[in-house]
Parts: sequence; structure tokens; C-alpha cells
Amino acid sequence: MNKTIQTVQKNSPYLQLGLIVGLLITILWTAIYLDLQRSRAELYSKSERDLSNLALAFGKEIESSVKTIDLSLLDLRQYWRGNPGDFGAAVRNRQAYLKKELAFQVAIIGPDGILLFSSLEQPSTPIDLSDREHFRVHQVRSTDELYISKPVLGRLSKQWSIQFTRPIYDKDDRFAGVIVLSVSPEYFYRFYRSINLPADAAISVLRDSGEILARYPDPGVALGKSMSNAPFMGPMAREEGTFRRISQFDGIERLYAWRKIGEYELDVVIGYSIKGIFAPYGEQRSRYIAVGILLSLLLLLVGYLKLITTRQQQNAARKLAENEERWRVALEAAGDGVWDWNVAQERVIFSNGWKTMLGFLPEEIGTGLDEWKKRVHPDDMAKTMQDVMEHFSGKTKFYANEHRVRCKDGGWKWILDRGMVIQRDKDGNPLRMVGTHTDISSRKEMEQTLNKLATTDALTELSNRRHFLERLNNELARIKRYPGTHASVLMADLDYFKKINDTYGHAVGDAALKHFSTLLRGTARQSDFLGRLGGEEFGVLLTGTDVSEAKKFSDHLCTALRESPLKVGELSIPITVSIGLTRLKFTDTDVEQALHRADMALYEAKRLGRDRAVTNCE
Ligand SMILES: Nc1nc2c(ncn2[C@@H]2O[C@H](COP(=O)(O)OP(=O)(O)OP(=O)(O)O)[C@@H](O)[C@H]2O)c(=O)[nH]1
Repeated sequence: MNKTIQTVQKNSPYLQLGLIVGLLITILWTAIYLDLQRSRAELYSKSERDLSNLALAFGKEIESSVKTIDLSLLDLRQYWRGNPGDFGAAVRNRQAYLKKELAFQVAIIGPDGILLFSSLEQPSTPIDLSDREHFRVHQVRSTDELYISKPVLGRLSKQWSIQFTRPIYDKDDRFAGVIVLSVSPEYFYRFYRSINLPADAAISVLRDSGEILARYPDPGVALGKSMSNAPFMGPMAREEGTFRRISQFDGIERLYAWRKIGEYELDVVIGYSIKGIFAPYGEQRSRYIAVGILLSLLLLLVGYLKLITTRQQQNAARKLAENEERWRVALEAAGDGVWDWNVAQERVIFSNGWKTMLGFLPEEIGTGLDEWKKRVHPDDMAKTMQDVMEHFSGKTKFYANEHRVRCKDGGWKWILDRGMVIQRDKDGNPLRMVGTHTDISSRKEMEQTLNKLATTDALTELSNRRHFLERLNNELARIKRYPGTHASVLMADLDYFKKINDTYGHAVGDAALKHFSTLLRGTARQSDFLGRLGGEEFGVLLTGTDVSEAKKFSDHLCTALRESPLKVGELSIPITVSIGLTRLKFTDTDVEQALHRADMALYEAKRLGRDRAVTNCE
């Protein structure tokens, strides 16, 4: 289970990349698919609109053509009634007049169905047309209405024609025959030829009952045939509409629009081939697919390159992590703590080494920079941050600082903190810094012990001569920097000390030295500096003190010692001290000049009888 989770986590960047590329390709192809669908639907609806408009226009044109024919029919019928003898000439007149618009033939059928007149040729033998539908319709009908026949093959002309007929009545309104105006089906589609229709377009004029009067193109295939089951047929059919189907004549699938010419019970149907309608869609689809494939390949390529880069980065990161782990382990084993500081986020990863060093459990210290800051000794903080900043600014190649850190038990440990910035931004600002914490408490203790030994007199625990002179030099430097300030130097020498040694022994002599040191320490201020210059001779530096103040202090010291004899068992040994004092002058070239003046004053004090202080103001 854990192994599976680890594998998924390890592979998650690849998985994410794969998902992103997959998603982008899916989005791309979905967009292509939807846009193609939209184009297809748009083309279809645009064709529907175009076809409906064309059906309307053609319908109007057919209506007007039929009206022209009907007018001619009425006119000729009128003429036949009045002048049957001149009828042939009248027909020829009208044929000549209308020949450009309308080529037609005229026939008159008598009430018995026998052909009485034909503009083609007068029949030599009687021709019986009583079986023809256009005759029988008027024979049984009692109304004067135009009848349009389905195309018929003329018995005389041997040509296909459509018969436009009206009944003829005699003076008594009795049926007297039928006048027939034959028109070539071409009359209906002559107009379409002049229009630039798309390839595979088809236009038909039909009777409501389905018989095709004219069709373009290929008029021949449809003549004498009927269309069946079309949505515009039947009593409930709408005035206009569209439908889609495979042509029964040429097998081409088309989108059709129809328009009814109700007055004449005719229909105009116009269709565009589905292939033609969707031809631009096919081209667009090919272009889109090519672009889609190209973009998909591009995405896959980008994904592949990203995959390689990610893999390289992961390998580099893994190697780095391994290296880091190696040195971390090595340093931890050496007893050091390791830290890794994300400077911008103020987050630090502290290894367990540092936490253990301070007595904490690993989980007791978090990853905030504050975890470190709040534990650093306040006196060490300023210097520590100064060292950090100097390294940040590039002033130092490495960061190193010794500071105290508070432990869990409240005690302090000296830590040697070392590190360096390993990552900076383009402006050189630090981003990441790593380093170590080493516990140097014992070394510090030893240093302090050694320092104490090197600077302190073992018997009295006052500063030794070297350290006292060092301090005196510092004070002289300060006086020289600030000439208005004061400082006084005292040289104190126990009186007749040899006698104490000689009388009570060396140990009592030592006790006397300690006794005076204790008294001196109790009398001096915190800021004063005390030293044993050698034997029974002591030095005192009174900072910020002029000679008159120093004299008072010296007198007080003499009195105090005089009034505090050394107690050894039952013995009470009186001890006195002589003091020579002078002021530290900014004109002194070195401390020896001041010490010499004090020594002279001490000599004078001894000479004057001891147990006193003498000032040398030269
Ligand atoms: N017990 C003891 N004696 C010391 C120490 N250092 C020096 N002495 C002794 O101190 C004595 C100093 O004697 P002197 O220099 O003659 O001075 P004094 O006897 O105090 O006489 P005046 O200074 O003139 O008052 C010597 O006998 C030294 O041996 C020490 O550390 N311990």
C-alpha cells in the first residue's frame, strides 16, 4: 500500500503533465468538433433559408407564367366563339407575338371529343380525343376553370406537352368542347437555365396530386412520372416547408424546399444536394483536422520536452537531496546540528542535532526562524545579526558567529554557528542559506579558565600586573580621546610586610595580602579596576575620578585597613598601607609616566611615616 502511494507520489509530476496534455488535446478536439458541428448546422439552415426563398421566387414566376397562358387561352376561346373561320390566322398571330416568351400549340376539341382544330396540321381523318383526361374533366365539370394536365405525348406532334384547357360553351351555355393550349414542359424551366444554381440542384413543378410537369435538370427522366409520399402532398400539407430525401430519379440525396401555388393546385420544389451543401464543411473539416493534428503533435512535443526537463530536474533534485542527506548524516554523526534556512519565507529546517543539543525533543521545535531567534542570548543577538548581514551583503565569504543559546532547562550553551548562502536571486538577494550548529560550551569554559589564569593573580584573585597595565593603557587611550574626563591611579604598598612574614610566617603574610584584597574589593566601585602589581604592592584605577576624590578614597582605605586588623586564631595583627596617587593625564605618553608619579608619591608616604596617602600632582 505504502509502496503504491510512494510510486504515485514519485510519478505524480509525470501523471500531472500527462493529464494536462491530455486535457488540452481533449479541449482542442472538443472545440474543433463543436465548431464543425456549428458550421454544419449553419450551412444546413442557410441552405434551408436560400431554398425557401428560391421556392417562393420560382413559385411567383410559375404563377405569372400560368396566368399568361390562361389569358392567352381566354383570349383565343373568345376569338373561336366569334370567328372560328379566322381562328387559324388569329392563333398564328399570337404565336408570332409570344414566340419569345411562350411557344404553344392550340387545339379545339368538339363536344363529342373529335379534334376540330389544330395549329399543327389539320387532321385528314377525324381524331378522337374524348378519352383524354383534359377533355373528360371539362365534360363532367360544370364550371369554367383552367385545367392543367399532366405531361402527355402528343398523338400528332409526338412531343411531350402540358395541356392548359378551358371549356367552351355555346350561346345557351351548353358544353361545346374544349380549347387546348399545349405548352412544352420546357416553358417552366427556361427561366432556371438563366440562373446560376449549384451543381446537383433540382427544380420541379408538380401538380398537387404528384405528377411532375417539369423538372430541371434532366427533364426527360421525370416526364410522365409522379412523385410519391412527399410532405407537400395531401390535403393537410402546409403552404411551404423543407424536407430531405433521396431523389427517386437520380438517387441524389437533397434538401428540398417547396412552395404551393394554391390557385392552380401546383407545387414548386427546389432541392440542393446534401453533398453540395456540406462541401464547404468538408473542406473546413479537412483544414480543422490538419490544424488539430498539428497542434496535438505540438502539444505532445511540448509535453515531451517538459517531461524530459522535469525528469532532469527531478534527477538533479534527487542527487542534491542525496548529497545533502549524506553531509547532513555526516555532520549529525559528528555531533553537529544542521540548519537549512529559506530566507524569503523565514522558515528554517533544524536537524535533530541542534534540538537535542539544547535538550529538546525533535517535535518540540518547529520550523520558524523565531525558534532560533527567541533562544539566542540578548547580548549576543546584535553581533550575530551583524555577522549574518555582512555575509548576506557579500562582505564575508562565510558566516561564522559564536553565541549563547538558552537550553530547555534554562541554562545557556555556547554555539558556534557557521554557514553560507547557497542560492541567491538575480539581484543577489539571498534565498537559501545552510549551516551547522556546534556546541562549543566546554571550549568556551576552558578559554574562560585560561583567560582567568592568564589575567588573574592566583592568591588575591585580583588582576595581575600585565592585565592591570593593559586596562590602564585602555583608560589612557580613552582619556586621550576625551581629554575632559578624569581618572586616577593609586599605588598601595602594605607597610612593614616583611616583618609580618618574619614574625608570623609566610602563610600569615599571604592571609594579610588576601585580607587587604578583600577590603579593597569591598571599598572600590564596580567601575574601578584593581590589580596586584607584585609582592605586597597593589594598583587601583579609579575611572571618572579626579585626584581630590581619589585622595578621599585613599584616606578612607587607609583608615579602613587600620581599623581592620588581620585575625589569625587568637591573634589580631594590625596592618597599615601607604598609598601614592596621581591623575592619569592626557599628556602622558604612556602609563609608565603615571605609574612613576604614583610611585614617587608612595615613596613620599613611606618617608613621611607610612599609613597615609600622598598625592603627586605634577
Ligand atoms: N607572604 C608573602 N610574602 C611576600 C610575598 N611577596 C613578597 N613578599 C615579601 O614581602 C616583603 C617585602 O618587604 P620589603 O620590600 O622590605 O618591604 P616592607 O617590609 O613592607 O617595608 P616597607 O615597604 O618599607 O614598609 C619581602 O620579605 C618579600 O619576601 C608573597 O606573595 N607572600
